Amino acid sequence: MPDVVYSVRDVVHRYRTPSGDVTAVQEATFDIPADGLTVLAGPSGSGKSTLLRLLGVIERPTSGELTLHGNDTVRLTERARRALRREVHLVFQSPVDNLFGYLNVRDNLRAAAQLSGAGEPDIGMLDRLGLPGTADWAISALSGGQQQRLAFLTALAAKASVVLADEPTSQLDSTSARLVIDTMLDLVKLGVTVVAASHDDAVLEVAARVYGLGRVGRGGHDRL
Ligand SMILES: Nc1ncnc2c1ncn2[C@@H]1O[C@H](COP(=O)(O)OP(=O)(O)OP(=O)(O)O)[C@@H](O)[C@H]1O
Repeated sequence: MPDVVYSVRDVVHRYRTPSGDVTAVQEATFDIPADGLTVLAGPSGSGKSTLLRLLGVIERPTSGELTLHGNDTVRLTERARRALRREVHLVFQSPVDNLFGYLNVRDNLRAAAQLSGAGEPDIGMLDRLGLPGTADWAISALSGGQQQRLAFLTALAAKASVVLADEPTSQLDSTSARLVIDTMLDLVKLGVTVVAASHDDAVLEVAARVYGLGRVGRGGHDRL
């Protein structure tokens, strides 16, 4: 039985808006084990991004239980939540949002390591994980797929144990998306827990498990 990284029980998340509360996540219950790629799938507005923010210890659920490596993220102090957040690395859908465009490839790895308090990064990972010979390249010299690949490698530089990716292939053509998918699987092999919100069939095909979120209605998600 693989280790449970996240345990999510009856999690509800509501946003307060001037026109009333919006339920973004309705009674979500699932576990995320350490092994294999986990995908959160569902139509626009079904709460995927909100769930990623809850898993990323960025927001607290309105109610329910959510543990990360056994730590109760709902009741922890803000200080303890900040410490836990260091274990998690976020990858957004637009490659330019994931990298410092004014730094070269090597310095992006260094910056990720410094920001998370990790030691000097292993630049050799570029050669081993699909970006050989690019250490001195400007970010603008990489293709979109290569930039997104580097975004995942910055998680290794930061020594994150969990990577949460929001639609990581949605702005890429199928060839570039393949680079990103291979990199997510490389990270999984290296023991990193990777959770992606995605409705890309190519991502769904390689997932070890898919949690489907339906539209949130009065009865909750269609299925989860
Ligand atoms: N900050 C916010 N304030 C108010 N409502 C929000 C906020 N963020 C999201 N919502 C609402 O919560 C619901 C779920 O949104 P969320 O972005 O989590 O879904 P999603 O599945 O990621 O959608 P998409 O694929 O379009 O990004 C939607 O109805 C959305 O309008």
